[in-house]
Amino acid sequence: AAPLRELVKPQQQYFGAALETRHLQDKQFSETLAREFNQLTPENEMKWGYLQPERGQFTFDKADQLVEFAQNNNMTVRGHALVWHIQNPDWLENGDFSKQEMLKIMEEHITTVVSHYKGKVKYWDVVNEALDDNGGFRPTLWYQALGEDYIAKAFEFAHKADPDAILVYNDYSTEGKSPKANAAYRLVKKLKEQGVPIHGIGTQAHLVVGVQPRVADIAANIERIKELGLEFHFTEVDMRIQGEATDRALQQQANMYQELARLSAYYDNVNFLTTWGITDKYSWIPSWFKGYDHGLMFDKQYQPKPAYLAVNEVFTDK
Ligand SMILES: OC[C@H]1CNC[C@@H](O)[C@@H]1O[C@@H]1O[C@H](CO)[C@@H](O[C@@H]2O[C@H](CO)[C@@H](O[C@@H]3O[C@H](CO)[C@@H](O)[C@H](O)[C@H]3O)[C@H](O)[C@H]2O)[C@H](O)[C@H]1O
Repeated sequence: AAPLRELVKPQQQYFGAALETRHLQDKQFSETLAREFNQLTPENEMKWGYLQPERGQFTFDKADQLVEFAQNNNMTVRGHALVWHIQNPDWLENGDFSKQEMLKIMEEHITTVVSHYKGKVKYWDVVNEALDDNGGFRPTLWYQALGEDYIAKAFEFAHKADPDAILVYNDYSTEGKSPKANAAYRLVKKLKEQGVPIHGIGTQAHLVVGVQPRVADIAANIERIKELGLEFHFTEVDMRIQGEATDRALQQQANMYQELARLSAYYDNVNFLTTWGITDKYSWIPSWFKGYDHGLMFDKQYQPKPAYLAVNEVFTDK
């Protein structure tokens, strides 16, 4: 099978992966990344806690290394994530700031970070996980300080700093049909109608083998987003298996990866298929979901799994 990135035209279809700089120390990791993927997402090192650990002090060294690797390997970078309620520094978490000051703090961070990466980071997860599982607004430090308006403001600040960047609202459990998926649809529809510079929606697709969403529901979601003139991205794909990675479980996993690949190949507003890591050797899954593992397309020895072959097949036949 030809490497994934050779099966598609650049800019038309992204096969991406999340990573940290420490992963690049592993030669097999960096070789597999550069051979197979044409896009990368910093798994942690572009988050607020890493970029602005102290107020007004920005540390770009780790994130710059990832951007440099991408440039050296002709890969597109997706920035993740400008505004989120997790992995924020203590000065921000515990600060007692007025509404005006919180808005200024958010503007300073977004303007500084997006300007620093202007022309180097083409896609940004501007706001991540603003909705709770019932579809209401998560009572984050941003929502409590600024109300719902913080979302529109974040997009406006990002667009002002880099008018060419493609700006996305990112969340999880919004793949198929659910109150949360409907709330995400209403949110981006409202932002679009308000003239806010938003260009797409990202759904993380951290799925569980055996309980995945119906493909028809994901397709219906993609189509209503397409009607809004917005892109639909699979941003953090992994499909965790409970217990042993049996042939049956690996085949079920391959079928679901293939379904997402087919949706990406079929819909022109779906051009991102990014996995949250490359190899099961390095994945957040085992430490967060006891008894689950094996969520990615390459096993712990960097051998392609049925999931990889199933995705490759879709774009080989295309
Ligand atoms: O949770 C999975 C996705 C869900 N969507 C948003 C996306 O951003 C999120 O990614 C995960 O986001 C998680 C935080 O919420 C990240 O987890 C953090 O990952 C960090 C870097 O590896 C960890 O920080 C390290 O912790 C070590 C021990 O505690 C320390 O020794 C290290 O110095 C410190 O860097 C944090 O504890 C750990 O909580 C995961 O790696 C990362 O995969």
